[in-house]
Amino acid sequence: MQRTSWADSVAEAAAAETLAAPPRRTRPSYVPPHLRMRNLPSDHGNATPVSNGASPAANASRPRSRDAGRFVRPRRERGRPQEPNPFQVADKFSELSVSDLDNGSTGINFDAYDDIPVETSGSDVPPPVRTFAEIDLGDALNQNIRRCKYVKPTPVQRHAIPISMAGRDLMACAQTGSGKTAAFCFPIISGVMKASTPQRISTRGSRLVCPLGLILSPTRELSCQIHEEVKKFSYQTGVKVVVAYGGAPIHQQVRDLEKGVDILVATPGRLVDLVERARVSLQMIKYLALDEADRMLDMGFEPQIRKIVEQMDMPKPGIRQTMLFSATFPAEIQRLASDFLSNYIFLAVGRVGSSTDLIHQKVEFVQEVDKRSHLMDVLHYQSANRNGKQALTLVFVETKRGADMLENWLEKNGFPTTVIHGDKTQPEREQALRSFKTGATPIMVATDVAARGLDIPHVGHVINFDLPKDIDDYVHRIGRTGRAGKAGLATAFFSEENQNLAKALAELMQEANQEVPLWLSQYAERPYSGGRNRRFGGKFGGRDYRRDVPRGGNYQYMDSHSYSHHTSYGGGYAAPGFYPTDGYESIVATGWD
Ligand SMILES: Nc1ncnc2c1ncn2[C@@H]1O[C@H](COP(=O)(O)OP(=O)(O)OP(=O)(O)O)[C@@H](O)[C@H]1O
Repeated sequence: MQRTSWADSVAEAAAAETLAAPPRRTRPSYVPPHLRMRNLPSDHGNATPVSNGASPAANASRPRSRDAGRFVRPRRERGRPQEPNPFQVADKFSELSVSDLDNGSTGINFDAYDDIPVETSGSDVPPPVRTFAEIDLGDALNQNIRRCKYVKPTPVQRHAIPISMAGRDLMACAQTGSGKTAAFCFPIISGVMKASTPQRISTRGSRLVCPLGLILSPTRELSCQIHEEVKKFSYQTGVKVVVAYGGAPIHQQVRDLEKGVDILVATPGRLVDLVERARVSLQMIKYLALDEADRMLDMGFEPQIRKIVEQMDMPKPGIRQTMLFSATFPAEIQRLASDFLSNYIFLAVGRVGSSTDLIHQKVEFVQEVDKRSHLMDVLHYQSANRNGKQALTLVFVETKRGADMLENWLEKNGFPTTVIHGDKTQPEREQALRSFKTGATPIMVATDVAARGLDIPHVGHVINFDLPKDIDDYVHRIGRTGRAGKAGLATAFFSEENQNLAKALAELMQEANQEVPLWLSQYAERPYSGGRNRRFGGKFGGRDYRRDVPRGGNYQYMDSHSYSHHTSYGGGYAAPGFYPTDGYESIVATGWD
């Protein structure tokens, strides 16, 4: 199989480097991640060596560094400050008590995801697991999973982690807030922990770093968030993770890279810059993950992604392992994405591109001129029903200018508000997010820059002041609430200008068992009401586009598993004292039986 050639080429490169250049005293020798932490105290003060997750036999057969087995602190670690505890850092955002910010739900409830349709397709699909213990992730990673308080894997994790751990390429589609980040991070961290290859190449005096794992995401904030997550998952594993994104000084990022990097989290533009400045080489990349993959391959980003993946020095599909994740995957994007994959498995958890039933969706008809006063009513009503407190509320608008104007207006009317969009400086963007997360300004007005991936605890309400043009953007926007098994509320202001979205919106709401207003159904029946031109319609059956390639086409469809049965679970959610809600019946299924 081709995959061995990656290992071979790496081993050859390492051997060639050793032969060509005698070890220099000044440069510390490479220490693989699993050996780096051996003498460092754990956060409980124990100096217990942490297992790398590989079997003892695998460890015995692996080439060892000169320090291996001597059980001394690797030279490169000498004098370095102790690794900060990312779990303590994370706590600094919890300045407000949960009761102040609670969105009315009862906390993490991943049981809500248990009855969810799952479909996999592709050849020889590895079976799902029920628990993290069934996966060979290694003691250190398992300990971090416990520190994160992840008791059991979410459905996407149950299916995606074994697939990736088996070395397979993957295109995975699962609902917003359902734990996709960990689903691609755990296999990468585990793979890096088991690796023992050098990652630095010296060229003309400058240090070129060669990460093993690369995680690309479309926005700076999302890259930072993923970086924080990877730091938590890889705490005390010896795996080094660095983030690189635009809008921040590149020199600091270069310095961070020079301290060593196993996993690089980056936005595409900054990565291209670093590669062109010969600071980063992609030649050792073994794991490539694209988060929000459909966005990354959409018109805006596709040329940059092609450049990174196809025109730089990254190993080819089949040699590297590629994982694409999103909550939405339009057919034409799947087609494009398949260029980057080799014999991949398609995984759909929940209806592809659908929203989760945990989000109570409301659509209200509001004329453009009335939107501000209607927003005011909604916000007043909301705080009145929460003893004067405002739930964290994210308000999406179409333009940057519109965002600034609405923020000003809300502030003037006594609502502490912040704003985030692409024309703000990076420090302003970071400050806005901080002030929203901590509840200092419980309302944040945003453009689509905040639509995808951001995991902000306690967002109770998403308001689409301006609806987006594309239904997939709507799915991501409302997905900023109703995360991790919690309930949430999404309100959309629909005006005459949104007629093109009517059909897709009505279908989406119906699929998510939401009440579709009669007037919206009537709009949806009009000939110009748009529809799911970018999506696969219908109930669960969002599907692998390879199924639709006619016989004799490029793809041989090998296997497909879908699981479905009828059951019901109560659902629906009303923001505290806000909107009434009923239980509902839904067609759901589990991936177990
Ligand atoms: N197994 C688990 N148990 C408990 N919480 C989890 C688990 N997996 C993930 N989470 C939490 O669920 C939340 C949502 O996860 P994540 O941000 O990965 O969702 P996502 O599917 O990537 O969403 P989006 O599509 O919006 O990017 C996070 O706060 C994460 O810490």
